[in-house]
Amino acid sequence: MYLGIDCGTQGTKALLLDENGRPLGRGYARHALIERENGAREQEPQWWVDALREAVRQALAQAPGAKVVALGVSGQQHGLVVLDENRKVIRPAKLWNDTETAPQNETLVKALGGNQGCLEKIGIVPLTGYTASKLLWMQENEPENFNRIRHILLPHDYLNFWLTGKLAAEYGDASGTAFFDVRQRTWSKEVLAQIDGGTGHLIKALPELLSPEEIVGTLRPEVAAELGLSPDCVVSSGGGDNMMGAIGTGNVREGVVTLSLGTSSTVYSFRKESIADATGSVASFCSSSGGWLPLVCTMNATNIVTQTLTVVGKTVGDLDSVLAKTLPGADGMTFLPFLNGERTPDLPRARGSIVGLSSNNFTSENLVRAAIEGVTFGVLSGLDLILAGKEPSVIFAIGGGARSKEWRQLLADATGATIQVPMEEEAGCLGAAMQAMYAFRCVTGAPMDLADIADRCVGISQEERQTPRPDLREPYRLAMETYRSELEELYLHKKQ
Ligand SMILES: Nc1ncnc2c1ncn2[C@@H]1O[C@H](COP(=O)(O)OP(=O)(O)O)[C@@H](O)[C@H]1O
Ligand SMILES: O=C(CO)[C@@H](O)[C@H](O)COP(=O)(O)O
Repeated sequence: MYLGIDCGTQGTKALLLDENGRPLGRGYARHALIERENGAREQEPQWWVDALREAVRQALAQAPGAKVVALGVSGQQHGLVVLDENRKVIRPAKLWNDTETAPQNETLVKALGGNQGCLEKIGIVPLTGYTASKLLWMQENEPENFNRIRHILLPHDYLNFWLTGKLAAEYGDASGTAFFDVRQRTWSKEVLAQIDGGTGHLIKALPELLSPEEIVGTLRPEVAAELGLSPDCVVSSGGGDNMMGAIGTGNVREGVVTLSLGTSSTVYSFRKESIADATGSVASFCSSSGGWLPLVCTMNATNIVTQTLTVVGKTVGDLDSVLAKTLPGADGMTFLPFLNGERTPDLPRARGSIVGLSSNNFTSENLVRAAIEGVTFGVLSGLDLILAGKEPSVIFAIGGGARSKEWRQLLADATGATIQVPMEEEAGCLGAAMQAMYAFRCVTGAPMDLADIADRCVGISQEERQTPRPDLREPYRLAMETYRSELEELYLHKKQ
């Protein structure tokens, strides 16, 4: 059996899987989040470990006697975990949605020769939220902590370290650091030298890079005993949560599109070759299955929807009925949901706006619909970029928001595509378990192609399939047009 673990922003999930991709047990534990008005978003890595323990305990309790031969870890991308000479965490991890480091990101991009210079040096344009600016922020704001850095890890690398005692990284998650050349798949000495002044301090702190068929190691005996697993259990390289979501939706071949509605919203589609986007909106990340995973991410997604529901005294359980009884365009109300800045478009210092209020449309229901539409229109702009304007016929929707039938219907109506969800809704966990299966088979001499593993393990739910209603395409096109013109007027125009 295989175990997939997914450390998201709001919590950690675990999924126990058999050889044929059937789920046998699952678990979940929430994380706290440190949020400050200056844009800081942080978590203690220890919280992820505690949540992993609990989620795995719950999953294993549902299948007593399960023999887990391999596990894989999926983690929120970009977070910075720094360890000292005793391999102890130095400070809380700054996360993917931390916008406090916007000035440091601007400094770095400028020093590297602007967007074009960055593309030439590392094949990607760093955006606020990527890991590099967090290191520069530490160097400028916490020099003592910065000098103590001996090891640099991403969230899933840290969990792998806790599990195995080994320091390692892999290409998919590393490609979101902005100190990694996404074409050559190597750490970038040039970017690191911009941060440490060329002392070599940071490059020495970076671990070895693994490819998907390699493993980090096996479980530390004390961790194995605590989790109720065998110390021979193999830990695969794992990856960023989007890379694992890609594997878990069979997005390991060209032509598949996955849209995730989690704390962030993301859209991505596997490619055999890397792409270069000089605007930085499309990130040419490496996938964790070989190849690349061009991705667009917006920072404001289900958290905005949940907060709006709370403000009007409703819960997630009310979301479907609110969407069903309101109309596309929320009667003219437009919500630009940049509550903690935004990554796409690149507006890390922005704050949100609600426009078009009138005495007729100002209702709690329209407010909720406008929040959902604002989040959706943001990610659909990303979809246009990923597919270069081509229209998809089918989209895989995953993440907590994809549980909502009416939100999926909205996606279908607005895009003209069929929205399908995988039979296993925790696609990040599934992808991590599938990658564990792949790596285990590689190291035990029974290799199997990841695409074949996907054919075996990724099913499509027939009940939760939403087909587009053609008569609603035009109202959504108009609402999206209003959203984009407000965005231009209120944010992008002012930026120039
Ligand atoms: N039925 C639902 N409809 C809409 N949103 C939902 C539903 N169930 C959960 N969510 C939202 O999904 C979010 C969690 O999504 P998830 O993908 O687990 O996030 P993360 O991986 O970032 O921790 C929460 O904000 C929650 O409100
Ligand atoms: O920064 C990105 C993608 O580049 C985010 O997608 C994070 O990886 C967080 O994921 P969720 O917690 O929303 O799953």
